[in-house]
Amino acid sequence: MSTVLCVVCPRVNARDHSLPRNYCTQRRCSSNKLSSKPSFSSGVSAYSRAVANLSRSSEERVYEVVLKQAALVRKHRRESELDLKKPVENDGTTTIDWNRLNEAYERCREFCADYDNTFYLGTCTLLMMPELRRAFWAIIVWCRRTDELVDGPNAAYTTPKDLERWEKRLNDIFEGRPCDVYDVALSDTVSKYPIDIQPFKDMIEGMKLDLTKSRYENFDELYLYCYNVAGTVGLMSVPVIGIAPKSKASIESVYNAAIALGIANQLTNILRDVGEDAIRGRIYLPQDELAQAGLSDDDIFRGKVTDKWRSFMKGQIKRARMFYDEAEKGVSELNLASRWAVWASLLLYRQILDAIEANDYNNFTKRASVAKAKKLASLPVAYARALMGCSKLAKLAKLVMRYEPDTLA
Ligand SMILES: CC(C)=CCC/C(C)=C/CC/C(C)=C/CC/C(C)=C/[C@@H]1[C@@H](COP(=O)(O)OP(=O)(O)O)[C@]1(C)CC/C=C(\C)CC/C=C(\C)CCC=C(C)C
Ligand SMILES: [Mn+2]
Repeated sequence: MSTVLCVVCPRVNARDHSLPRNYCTQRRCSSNKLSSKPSFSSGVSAYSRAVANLSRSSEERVYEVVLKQAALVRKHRRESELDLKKPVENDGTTTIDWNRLNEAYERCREFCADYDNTFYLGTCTLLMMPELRRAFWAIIVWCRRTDELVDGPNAAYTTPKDLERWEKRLNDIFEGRPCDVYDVALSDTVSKYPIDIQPFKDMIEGMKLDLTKSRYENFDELYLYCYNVAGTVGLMSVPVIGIAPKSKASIESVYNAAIALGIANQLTNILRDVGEDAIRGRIYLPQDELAQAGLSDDDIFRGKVTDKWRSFMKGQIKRARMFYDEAEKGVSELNLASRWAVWASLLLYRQILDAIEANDYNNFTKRASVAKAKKLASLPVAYARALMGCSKLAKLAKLVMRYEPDTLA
């Protein structure tokens, strides 16, 4: 059987890549042109829409969101072109309280700085232009607050009703009725950039899953969860970053790559945190793949690294890397000014997979982490990749990253 590689999606034939099944759906052809999609919208009853929803793969459902976001970006581009020709004068009826807005963004920056994990603050603050970094602070804060509802200290008291309220509040943010100072910043951000509300709603949906679901039957289910809690971050980010004016890629392919980066990050999180999650009774790894590998939930709760576990983990890491590879294709299509930050985050996060390997796949009791020196060494590499795309320098940079002083000594 020959390998058919889809340009926007590297998940290929199961036999060639030891994946549970072929995730590339018919709608994506190998020429990077997107074939027409089945329509579930006009003239279809709510019932048949619900049935259709059930029969669609997670990937198809996610792709609908990509199409919606791409349409919004196109509309925004058309409107900006018109604005260029005929600037709209401020008629004096709109008053913006700049002090309040600056204060709101500053509070978002502080929130990010106070938060335990300064990774995203670092990447966005150090490597991005001031206007963009403000937008990212606002988005990061909203994502973190959403995650806190199901993962924070009061998570045990969070009910689906609370998440519904959170969603209502999200609608208010998009309609220009912010509730608190952090919402003010996000409300401003979403009014400036062509960001659709759907990814935010989808993230809330993902957090709902964490309240109700602790097992994933197969990769299709896990894919949807990863899209919800992390792929959505890619959809929120690209409208702020922007696509390079010279890019020839379709908007959809860039958004697919952005989703892939979120999914790769989340798969990495899941593989790193197997032990911690098991303590909380959560197993994100696909049940059918565990069974195929001769493993059960009990093996995970026991937490013993066996050859079966190593071999299972190798497959999982391989798949996560494929998502990083898919994401890489999109980075060079982004506006140059933000590529460094995106490359940095991609390279830094991907190294956690190397750390799991270096721990001999013990992700039960050892937390995989990347040494500070290695993190710092990634920054010039990311810079080179941002400037050079896939050139010889990038290959050299890759070699430098593999350089392990200990093994050479
Ligand atoms: C074309 C192309 C490749 C474009 C790049 C688009 C882009 C910048 C994508 C960003 C992808 C990204 C960084 C996703 C974050 C994924 C993630 C780790 C999500 C976490 C979810 C829940 O996980 P969990 O509970 O298991 O983890 P914790 O232990 O709690 O950490 C999240 C926690 C959701 C919350 C997400 C954030 C706080 C991160 C938000 C980050 C941004 C908006 C900035 C991203 C931008 C750059 C440049 C890195
Ligand atoms: Mn969390």
